[in-house]
Amino acid sequence: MIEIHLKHQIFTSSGSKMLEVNEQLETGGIIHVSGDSGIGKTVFFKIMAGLLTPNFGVININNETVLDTENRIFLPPQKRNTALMFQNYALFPNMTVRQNITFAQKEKNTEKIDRLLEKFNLKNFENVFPSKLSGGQQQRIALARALVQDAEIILLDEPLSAVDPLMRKIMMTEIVEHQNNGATVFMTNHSEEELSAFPCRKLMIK
Ligand SMILES: Nc1ncnc2c1ncn2[C@@H]1O[C@H](COP(=O)(O)OP(=O)(O)OP(=O)(O)O)[C@@H](O)[C@H]1O
Repeated sequence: MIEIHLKHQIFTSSGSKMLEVNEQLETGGIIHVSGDSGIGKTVFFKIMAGLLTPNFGVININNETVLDTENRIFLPPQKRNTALMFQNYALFPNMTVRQNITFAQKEKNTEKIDRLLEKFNLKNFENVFPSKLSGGQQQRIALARALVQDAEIILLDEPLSAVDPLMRKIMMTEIVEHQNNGATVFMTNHSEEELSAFPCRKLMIK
């Protein structure tokens, strides 16, 4: 079970608003995080990953409290079993494609990296630096880097937005495979229709 209670004041160009999330979710499966542009979906992901401390928050994952602001519990990102794929990819510019992916793996498993490089059509670029690659190729590296960690919570911020329909399918299949293996995937995706083909639950941010 995943329990989330958050309140965080966000500041936008048109003023401030309170981001509020109160959810109790069964673990496993895909959760489609939706809401208007600028509503705070990325902020929500950063709080879940431990990169941002909210004004108030309790996050409990399978009976482990990773955040409880009132009781001063703040598990840092590296101690949470959570992987985050950033909307802007945030790849390490001084590392090759393979190094970017390898870096994220706590227990090194070359086979798994090779499999993802193959699947996402990155094998020919494994020794290239990200700046030499297109947006779509960079997005594939960022997804591979998030999935290779085998985290129990996987947070994907627009993971498919820059790739062609065939690659979207391949990437979505890989995401589904990870939830089949027990992970809980929170993802944003502008196309509702695309996700409707999969058994997704919804988390609406208002
Ligand atoms: N640490 C922070 N504290 C408070 N407000 C923040 C913080 N970081 C970002 N914001 C503000 O939160 C607002 C929501 O941004 P966010 O990127 O989370 O929206 P979003 O729902 O992901 O939008 P989009 O769908 O366009 O990507 C932005 O106006 C941003 O300025």
